[in-house]
Amino acid sequence: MKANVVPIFPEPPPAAAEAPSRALLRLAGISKVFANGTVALDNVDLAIRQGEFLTLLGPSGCGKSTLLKMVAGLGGPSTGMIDWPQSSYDALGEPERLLGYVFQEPTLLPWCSVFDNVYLPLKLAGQRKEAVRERIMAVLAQVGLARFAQHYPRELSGGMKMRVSIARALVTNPKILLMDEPFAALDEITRTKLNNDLLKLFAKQNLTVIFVTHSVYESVYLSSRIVIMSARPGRVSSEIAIDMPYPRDEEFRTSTVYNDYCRRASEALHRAMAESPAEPE
Ligand SMILES: Nc1ncnc2c1ncn2[C@@H]1O[C@H](COP(=O)(O)OP(=O)(O)OP(=O)(O)O)[C@@H](O)[C@H]1O
Repeated sequence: MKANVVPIFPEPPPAAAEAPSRALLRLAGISKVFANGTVALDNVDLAIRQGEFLTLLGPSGCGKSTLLKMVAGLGGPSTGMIDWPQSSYDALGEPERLLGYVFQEPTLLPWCSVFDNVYLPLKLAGQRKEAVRERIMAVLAQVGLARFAQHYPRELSGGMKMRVSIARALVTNPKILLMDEPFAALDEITRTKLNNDLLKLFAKQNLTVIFVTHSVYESVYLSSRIVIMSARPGRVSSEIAIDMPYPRDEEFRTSTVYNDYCRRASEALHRAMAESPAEPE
């Protein structure tokens, strides 16, 4: 085996409900000051437990993307500590993160088929295509795109492209799936459908998700916990646990309890916005 070959990723255990509540990731006293003096994050404490669907909700500029990038190792904190209690560390002190990242744009390679786009992270990890063909087809089936494996991105709708992006993030069986406003650019019908399908994957694959959104409704529907942030500087303003079981469906979406949670989240967001000075012109 080549020294830099990443081993075949193990299958995740079934049944999200059985996942133990152990912290996968801890952020302690995290601050981030950019070179131009912008304080993007100020003294943020956050722990993410296995099996959680955690959503960061907050006004523009409260540091949601900065936080997500930091978790992904794209830029370190100015002060504070990021700890991966369940991961091994390499000789340079870098944790084994095992993350999947889904951005607002699907960021697919236009000259590659759906199959090859999903193969990309495995290819970069040194896997031969033939060895992972079944795995790629399985993950495409999970997002409902098995029939489209040989199609090219230009032949897909916006929702289908986002499904490819999710498949590409899931194909490595990440410990944490990071999703930065993945459905913001989609129409409401497609967004609702993808919300439902994401929840099915979440339950079936025992995922742990950190999700960023501006939508109160989306955050309540999806999350087991919402962290509401305020801006300038970015801080945790409050938290709401959505203490409702999965699977969730239209019955939950149209229930009084969902409406009550939406009202609470909306009020918490308004408080966070009141704490945030206006954005500079
Ligand atoms: N590379 C950078 N250099 C300087 N300032 C930055 C940089 N990246 C982000 N910022 C600033 O840090 C703050 C937080 O930005 P960030 O993009 O994390 O916020 P956000 O909550 O994700 O915003 P949005 O919801 O609009 O995407 C903002 O004031 C932003 O202008």
